[in-house]
Amino acid sequence: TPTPQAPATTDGWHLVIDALKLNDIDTIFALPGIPITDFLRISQAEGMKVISFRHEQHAGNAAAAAGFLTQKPGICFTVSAPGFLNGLTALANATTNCFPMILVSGSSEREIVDLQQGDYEEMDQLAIAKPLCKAAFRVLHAEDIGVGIARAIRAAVSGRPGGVYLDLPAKLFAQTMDAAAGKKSLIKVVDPAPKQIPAQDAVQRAVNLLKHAKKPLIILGKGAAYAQADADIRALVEISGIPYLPMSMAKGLLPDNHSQSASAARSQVLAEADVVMLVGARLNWLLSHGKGKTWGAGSQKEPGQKKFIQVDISPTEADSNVAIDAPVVGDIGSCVAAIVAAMGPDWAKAPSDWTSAIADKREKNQAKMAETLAKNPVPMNFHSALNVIRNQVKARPDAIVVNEGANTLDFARSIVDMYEPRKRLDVGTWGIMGIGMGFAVAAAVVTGKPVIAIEGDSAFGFSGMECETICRYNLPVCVVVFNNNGIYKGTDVNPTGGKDAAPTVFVKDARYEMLMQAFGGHGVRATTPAELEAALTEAVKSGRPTLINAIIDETAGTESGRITSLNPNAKKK
Ligand SMILES: Cc1ncc(Cn2c(C)c(CCOP(=O)(O)OP(=O)(O)O)sc2=O)c(N)n1
Ligand SMILES: Nc1ncnc2c1ncn2[C@@H]1O[C@H](COP(=O)(O)OP(=O)(O)O)[C@@H](O)[C@H]1O
Ligand SMILES: [Mg+2]
Repeated sequence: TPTPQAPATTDGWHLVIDALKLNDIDTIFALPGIPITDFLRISQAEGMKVISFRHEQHAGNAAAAAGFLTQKPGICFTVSAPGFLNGLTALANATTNCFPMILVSGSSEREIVDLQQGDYEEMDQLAIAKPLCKAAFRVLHAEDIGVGIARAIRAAVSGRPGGVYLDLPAKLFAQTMDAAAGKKSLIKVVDPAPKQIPAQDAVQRAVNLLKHAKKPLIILGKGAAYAQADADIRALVEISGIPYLPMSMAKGLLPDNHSQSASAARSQVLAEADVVMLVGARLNWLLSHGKGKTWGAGSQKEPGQKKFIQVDISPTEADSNVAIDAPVVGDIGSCVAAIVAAMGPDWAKAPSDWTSAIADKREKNQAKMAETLAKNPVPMNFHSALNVIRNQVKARPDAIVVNEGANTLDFARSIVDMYEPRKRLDVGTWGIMGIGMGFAVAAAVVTGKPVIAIEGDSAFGFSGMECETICRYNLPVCVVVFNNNGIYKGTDVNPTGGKDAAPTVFVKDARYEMLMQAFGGHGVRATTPAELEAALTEAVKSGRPTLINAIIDETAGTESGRITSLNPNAKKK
C-alpha cells in the first residue's frame, strides 16, 4: 500500500511572495544580504521582477517612485540595521511626498534585541522606523504574514498615501506551516484605497467661492498627479476657464503650453488672485506658506483677504498655514468630479480682464525666455543646454524626466515643458538630493518608457554608482550631468590659499561619462548644444544606457538656485 503523502508545507519565504503576488505586486527593489538573500533568489525563481541596487537608499527611492507612478505600494527589501537605516531616508522621503511604498527589512529576533544581547546587525528597527513613516508592523509567525502584508498595503495607499515599515525577523522566513492553511491565511486586500466622497455642503461652499471670484486661481499639486483623475482635472480647468499653476510634479496634467497655464506668470497670479483653489497641493514652504510678499501682502494690488479652497484627502491639512475658507475633504477624483458637477452646465468662465492680464504677462515672459534660449554661449550655460532637452521632450512627450540639483533643478522646472501627466519626478517636498538614479530605474522598469535624468553634478554624485544597475538591466535611461564643476557653481576658492579645494567645488572637468562606459553603457562628453542634442536624440531612440557629460559654464550658477534666501546670513568678519 502506498505510503500516505505527508501534507504539503509552505514556508515564510513563499508566504511573503504569495501574499505580494496575490495583491498584484510583481516587482521588488532590493539589496541582498543576510537574511534576505535567499528570499530574493526564490522571488526571482517564482517569477517576481527583482531589481538589485548598489545602495539601499536608491532601492527605496525606486520603490517610492514606483508607488507614485502606479498607485500600488512600491516594495523595497533590505538587510537589517545598516541596510534598514540606508532605506529609512527613502521611507521618510516617500512619507513626506505622500508616495506609497513599503520598506521590508530583515531583523534580529525579539528576544535578543529586547535583551540587547548584541546580535549580528542588531537594532530595534520597528521603534526607529515608527516616527518616520505612516505605519509600522512586525510579523513573528508565518500564519500572520498574510495579515502583515495586507495591513502594510492598505496603510500605504489608503487615505493620504505614504511609507510603511514591515519588520520580518530572520527566523520567520524559515518557519514552515501546512500549505493549505498557509494559502488560507493570505489576504487579497479589497479596495485598498477607497474613494472618499466629499460632503455636498463642502462642495457647494467651494463652488460658491469660485462663482463670485474676480481673480480665481487653481494650484495643482503632486497629489493631483498621483490621483490619476486626469480627465476630471482637465474638465475642472477648462470648464471653469480658471488659470492654473502646476507644482513641479503636477506639470503635464495639462500640457505646459496650455492657454490657461499661469506658470510663466506665477508671481502675478499668486500676488493678485482673490480665490485660490489648492488641488492636492500643500501651502508649505514651496508656496511660501500662503502668506507674505509672494502672496501680495502689502502690495497695492493685494485684493484684501484672499480666500482659499483646499481639495485634499487629509482633513487635517486645512488651516496648517493659513485659514482655509472651503475645505473639500476626499479623494481628488471624487472631489473634482463633484465640484465640476456642482458648477453646472452654464458656468460663467473666469473674468476676461483677469485671464487676459495673465495671458499678456505669460506672453511677455515667454518671449523673454525664448530670447535667452536662442543664445548660444560658449561654454554652454544652463539655458542653452536645457533648451536641447526642452526640444527633445517636446518631440518625445512620452519620455519621463527625472530632475535634481539646484540651478539644474530650478531652470529645468521652468524651461523643460511637460505634456503628459506623471512624466516628471523630482526632489519633491523636501528638496532632497539623491533621488536621481533610483527614480530613473523605477520609471524605466515600471513604464518601459525612455527616461531622461537631468542631474546637477553634485546631485548625480549621491547615486551615480547606480549607473551599474542601469547597465545591468539595460534600462532606457539617459543621464545628462550638468557639469559646472561644483555645487551651485565651480568657482569657489579656499580663502586661506591652502591646497584643500573649497567645500563646494569638484575635480575640474570630471569625466562622468567614463562611469557609464565602465559598465558597458554609452558615454559622451558634450561641449555644445549640437553635441548634446545628437547624443540625447540617439540615446532616446536607441534606449541604450547613456551618460552625457554636459560641460556647463562654471560661473553660470547662483548659490542654492531659487532658494538662496533660505541660507542663514553668514556674518562677514
Ligand atoms: C541629501 C541632501 N544633501 C544636501 C542637500 C543640499 N543641496 C545640495 C548639495 C545641492 C546640490 C547642488 O549642486 P548641483 O551640482 O547638483 O546643482 P547646480 O550646480 O546645477 O546648482 S542642492 C541642495 O539643496 C540636499 N538638498 N539634500
Ligand atoms: N488621491 C488623493 N486624493 C486627495 N488628496 C491627495 C491624494 N493623494 C495625495 N493627496 C494630497 O495631496 C497633497 C500633496 O501635496 P504636496 O506634496 O505639497 O504637493 P506639491 O508639492 O506638488 O504642492 C497632500 O496634502 C496629500 O494629502
Ligand atoms: Mg553643479
